[in-house]
Formats: sequence, structure tokens, C-alpha cells
Amino acid sequence: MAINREIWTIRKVLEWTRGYLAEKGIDNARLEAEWLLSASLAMDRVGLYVNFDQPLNQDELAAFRGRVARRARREPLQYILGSQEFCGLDFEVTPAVLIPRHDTEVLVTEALRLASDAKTVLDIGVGSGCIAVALAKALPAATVSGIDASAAALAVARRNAARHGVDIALSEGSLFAPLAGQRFDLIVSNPPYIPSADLATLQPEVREFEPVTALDGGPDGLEFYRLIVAEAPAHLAVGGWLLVEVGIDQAGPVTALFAAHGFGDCFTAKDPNGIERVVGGRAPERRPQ
Ligand SMILES: C[S@@+](CC[C@H](N)C(=O)[O-])C[C@H]1O[C@@H](n2cnc3c(N)ncnc32)[C@H](O)[C@@H]1O
Repeated sequence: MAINREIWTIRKVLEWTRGYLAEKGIDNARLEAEWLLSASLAMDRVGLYVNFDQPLNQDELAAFRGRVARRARREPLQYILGSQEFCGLDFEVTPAVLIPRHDTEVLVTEALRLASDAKTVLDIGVGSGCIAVALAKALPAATVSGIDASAAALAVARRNAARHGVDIALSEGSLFAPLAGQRFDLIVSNPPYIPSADLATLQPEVREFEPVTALDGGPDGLEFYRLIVAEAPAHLAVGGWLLVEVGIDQAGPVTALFAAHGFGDCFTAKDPNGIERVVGGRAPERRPQ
């Protein structure tokens, strides 16, 4: 796309970009080229197909080139486009937040299956707000709270709550620190869970662009589960549920943590790829004081 005098139609731009992005190691290069061009022309993908022979003007080419260059450096498509769909809702994403993953939707599904009568809900590590907003939409009578250690992530969560017309009580702090004395019917969390030594092996989109504070789960990846499972009983109502997302091969050790802290009705649930993705359990019985 360097020769200025050439005529670059939508068809030609897409063909060139598919090849270029594929060379840079990007799967689904054609589809990504279409998303990037759609954003640059403010035209949906069907529009691209029906206007294949339309030439791009210099401004359109410049805007598109900038986006392609970012993607070629392996910046995630979602940060370039500024959004990601989750549970059928469109979320703003910036480099301050983890990009919502479809695998996480099973956490929302299980929470709604088990605790559809929850009146008070807490999401620890709220990030973009995807889980908290999806739960708030599905449980309009519930009061939903979210905690994150990152002020920048909370700003994104606040905009996503406003975008979807839900009220979420957002607080900055570590785990349960801002919540002394508060109890919830349902606590959910998708905490950082990548073992520290594995961070360097992640694909560049994740390793170089997503916030490390959303990924690093300590030496064995289980650091946050130890803290959350130990502290959750003091913040769960009688019969309340704790549900956490887990990484590959973590369901066993995390279930053991739940059992060691007296949780009942412990279960695991798989994501659509057949990987154990959620561990849950009910608040341990409270001993008389
Ligand atoms: C894996 S991301 C999950 C984000 C979002 N809930 C989702 O599922 O896409 C984990 C989140 O935990 C936050 N976090 C990391 N350490 C924390 C801590 N000590 N207390 C509260 N939140 C923390 C990160 O800032 C990040 O937003």
C-alpha cells in the first residue's frame, strides 16, 4: 500500500492486507482485515462486500494503514477496535483491562443457574466490568458491587456500566479490603491465574499488550485463589455461593482449597471447549460466636 498513485479498491485493500497480516503470523487474517477496514470506513462487513470496487480516498487509506500497522505489531484487534462482545453485550476495552474472553461466559451462566435469587452480588477483579454488567443486566433486582486494584480498569468498568444502563458499586482496593463487614449472596471472580514463569510463553498479543496485573497469578498461578477462598466466608451470606474461573489444570487444586475451607456443594463446570473452567461452592456454616 505504499504507492500513492495506485487505485486501492476495497477488494484490493482486503487482498493485500490478508497477505500482509498472514505474513505477520496472524490467524484469520482475511476476517481481521475486514474488521479493520470496516472500522476505518465506518461501514459494516456486508457493506464492504457490496462495495468491493469502491476506491479508498487518501484519508481512508491513512486511517486504515494506521490500524493495520498496529495489528501487524500484534496489538490485539479488540484494543484497536475498542470493543469486545461478551454475553451478547458490547463492552468498551482499552489496554487498561483484560479483553473479555468467551470462556468466561460459563462463569456467568453458572452463577445465574445457582443464584438467580441473589440480592447482593460481588465481582472481585471486575476489570472491564463484563461479568458484573452481565449479572446486573440478568438480575435487575440485585445490588451488584465490583472491586479492582486498578483505578484505570475501574474507569472502563464505570463507562461500561453506564453504556448498559446498570448501577454497579465500584471500589478500588485489593480483594476484600474495601468491604469490611459486608456480606453477599453471590461472589464471583476471574482472578489473575497464569503462573508467573508462564507469562513469557504467552502469545505476543497477551504478553505484550494485556495488563500483567490481570494475568500474573504468582509462582503456581494459585495465589489469588488461596486469598479469595480463605477470605470469602467472612463476606458470604448464609447459603451464599462463591464461583471462580480457573485456568487449565487448576480445577483440582482449587476445589481442594474450597473443601479445606469448609465450602459445601462444591462443583466444577466446563467451558465450550470441554476445559474445567469454573469451581464453585456454598458458604461454610457459621459457627456460633
Ligand atoms: C483476569 S482479570 C479479569 C477481568 C474481568 N473480570 C474479566 O473477567 O474479563 C483480573 C482482574 O483482577 C484485577 N486485580 C489484580 N489484582 C487484584 C487485587 N489484589 N485486588 C483486586 N483486583 C485485582 C486486575 O486489575 C484485573 O482487572
